[in-house]
Amino acid sequence: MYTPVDKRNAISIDAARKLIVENVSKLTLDTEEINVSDASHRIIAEDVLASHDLPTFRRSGYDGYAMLEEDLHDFPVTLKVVGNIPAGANFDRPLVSGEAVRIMTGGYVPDGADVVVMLETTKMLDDDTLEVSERQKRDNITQIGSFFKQGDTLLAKDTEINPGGMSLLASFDIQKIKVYKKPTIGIITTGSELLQPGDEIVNGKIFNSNGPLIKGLCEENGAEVVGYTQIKDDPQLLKDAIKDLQGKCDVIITDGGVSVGDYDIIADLAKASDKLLFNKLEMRPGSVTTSFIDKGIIYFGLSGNPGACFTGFYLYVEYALRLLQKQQSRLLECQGTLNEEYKKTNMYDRILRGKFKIDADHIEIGRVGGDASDNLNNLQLATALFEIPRGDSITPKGSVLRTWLLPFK
Ligand SMILES: Nc1nc2c(c(=O)[nH]1)N[C@H]1C(S)=C(S)[C@@H](COP(=O)(O)OP(=O)(O)OC[C@H]3O[C@@H](n4cnc5c(N)ncnc54)[C@H](O)[C@@H]3O)O[C@H]1N2
Ligand code: MOO
Repeated sequence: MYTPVDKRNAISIDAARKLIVENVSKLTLDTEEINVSDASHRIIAEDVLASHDLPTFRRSGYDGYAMLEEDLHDFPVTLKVVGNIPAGANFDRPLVSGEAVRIMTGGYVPDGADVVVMLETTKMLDDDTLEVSERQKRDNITQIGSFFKQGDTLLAKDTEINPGGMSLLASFDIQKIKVYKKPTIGIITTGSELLQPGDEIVNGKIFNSNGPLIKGLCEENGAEVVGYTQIKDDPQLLKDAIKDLQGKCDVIITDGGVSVGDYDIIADLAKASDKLLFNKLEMRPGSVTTSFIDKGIIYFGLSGNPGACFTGFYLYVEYALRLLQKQQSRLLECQGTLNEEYKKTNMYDRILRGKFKIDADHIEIGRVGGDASDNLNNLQLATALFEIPRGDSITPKGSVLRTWLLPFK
């Protein structure tokens, strides 16, 4: 018979997250080179520098005429139109005093020209004679290197690249980029009560809902799930499943079997690990959420109760996965105003799954679905988590509570 780890030291949410920061920040991911076109939301592993100035030529900001500033006095001024520069065209000689050239937005401003006059403030007197009636406030020319100088940092190491960054790289014709490899994840869901998809429903058995939840959340957070297994409550099966994942995973997540039952062996593994981060939290649900680091692999033991599994993932696994990728958590921590009284009290801080609404000057939060940790009726609907502080008093409507707005919801 399994003997549970006798004493667990419960720590606060913040203390647990601090331990994650201290220990996960030391770990690094390998790098790889990929096409920029595949790089959305990947993390850049080196500074990317400008290979040249941008723009590379002086560009017109408007449709109009390019000319010499020195000609613009004693209005109206007449100038000879000596050419047309549509977007993409070159002009092979410098412009001289008395000349103007028709130019399009983004067009190449010829040498010698130092102002572009907007089309609206000009008039053609005949086929090649232009009349300009007023001075422009600005030169309307985008100068060489005014966006980036050669050697400027385009994207700094550890930046999460987004379509804006991809467009920036495209503007320098950078096609390949060095990024961190995606964190590799192994997921093991445990429980002799778990059916396989398609099985018949029988008393005592349930379908595995946490597996898809954890897998989806890992993928949402830039990780690659390289192992996904469901096993019965059997210490040997769990040991074998973990061994199988050890060579190929940065993070191993088990689900279920972390409390004090006869088969709860994650606690044992945690105790024998290089660094136990926590195996008891001052929060509900998910008080038994466990995390440890062993031989460079981060382990999480999430609770089997779906609500606890959901909460544990967002508060700890998401945090660690983002840190491993040198990024901040995507959960937005803020203060929410409770929209109705909450009566239950608890010796630990209680994290409720809820919904938020942004009002003019505050964020309103309220419950959605059930609050029991085995109730999964709100996992789709919840857009926020919020904290009911521990203690004996009920939490009145209007209380301002610590809230986390959930990403991708
Ligand atoms: N004597 C005690 N019993 C329990 C304690 C305790 O302190 N002393 N803690 C309770 C709390 S709180 C929680 S949370 C759970 C944690 O349980 P485990 O994480 O060890 O998970 P299991 O016992 O394996 O399962 C709990 C519950 O979740 C269901 N489950 C498991 N896996 C899945 C899955 N993949 N998909 C959907 N549902 C799943 C399972 O059937 C159980 O109903 O322990 C309490 N007990
Ligand atoms: O800590 Mo358990 O997750 O409350 O149900």
